[in-house]
Amino acid sequence: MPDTPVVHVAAGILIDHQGRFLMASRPPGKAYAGYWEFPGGKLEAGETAQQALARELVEELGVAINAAVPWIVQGFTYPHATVRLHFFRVTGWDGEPQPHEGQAFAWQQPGQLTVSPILPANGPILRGLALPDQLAVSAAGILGTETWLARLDAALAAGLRMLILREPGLDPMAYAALAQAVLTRARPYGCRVLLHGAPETSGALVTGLGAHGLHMPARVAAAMARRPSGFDWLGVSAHDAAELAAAQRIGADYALLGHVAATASHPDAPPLGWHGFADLVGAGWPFPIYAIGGLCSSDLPTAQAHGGHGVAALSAAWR
Ligand SMILES: Nc1nc2c([nH]c(=O)n2[C@H]2C[C@H](O)[C@@H](COP(=O)(O)OP(=O)(O)OP(=O)(O)O)O2)c(=O)[nH]1
Repeated sequence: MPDTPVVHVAAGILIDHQGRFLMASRPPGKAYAGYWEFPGGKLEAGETAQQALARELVEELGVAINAAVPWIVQGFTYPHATVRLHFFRVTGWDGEPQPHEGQAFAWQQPGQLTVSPILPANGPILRGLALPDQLAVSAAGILGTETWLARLDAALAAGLRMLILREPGLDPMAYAALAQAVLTRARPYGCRVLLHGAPETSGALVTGLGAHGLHMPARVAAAMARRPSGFDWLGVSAHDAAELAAAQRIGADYALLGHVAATASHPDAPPLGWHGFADLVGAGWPFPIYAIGGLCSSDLPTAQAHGGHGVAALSAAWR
């Protein structure tokens, strides 16, 4: 059977100052008319995805983009076409969006969608939008549990919304007790807590404590054929293209990619640098990718300019 040609599409997620994003209904006459999508359309010959995005947003909404970063790339096969969707997060534009093609508009809050149906390829996109642009990896083993818990309280009060509890130095009993303490602190703030490890060793604890998901080391994901069941959120660490491919194969919701800068936690391996990070991310993955390794919140714009969803911090999260 001949390969179906792939149609490349650029789509823009306009994000306003309240963190809401714009969805539009597909106009009558198009495939999936009435379904909700992100504004955009097919690349024309010779166009880059970013150029197509700029043109489509002028045509469909009458806005001129002035701040957009590449984000998720999602492949999908519809009955009418096989598409490769290049999503951008758009945070700056001139003009007020107008429905030039008779679309309906809806500004939506991440995780609280009020419109339906959504184009079938967009499910992972909406999940990705519900992930914060900064997350932290725990440091109880480095700082001592009491000190770290006090810093966690401060970080939660300052807005931390996602935490990976990675404590390789703790025995299972101590880890479970710490996880319980962390969840009790984090819940009132709506901060997601993902436990760390393999499904066989940490999965029962995730379920038992009602944690929000599991974050797996690269080697664990690499040995899996499919997504382990029972986890709302599933994350994977990755250091290269093969490990990102493993994250894709098992349907991970996000990946951490690093280390980007030199870091005390991995003194032997050379850092990727921002160019190495951008090269790996630029291959296009259907999940958000956080930059990790020697980074802090002030690195966020750089991470996003290089195709990252955000920044994951270890030491810097607890200063
Ligand atoms: N614009 C957009 N298209 C999406 C999204 N999700 C998704 O699966 N698609 C698919 C639907 C279509 O098969 C394809 C986009 O094609 P389109 O028909 O909207 O493109 P276009 O505006 O250039 O259309 P046309 O001029 O050829 O009618 O990508 C999305 O969020 N936004």
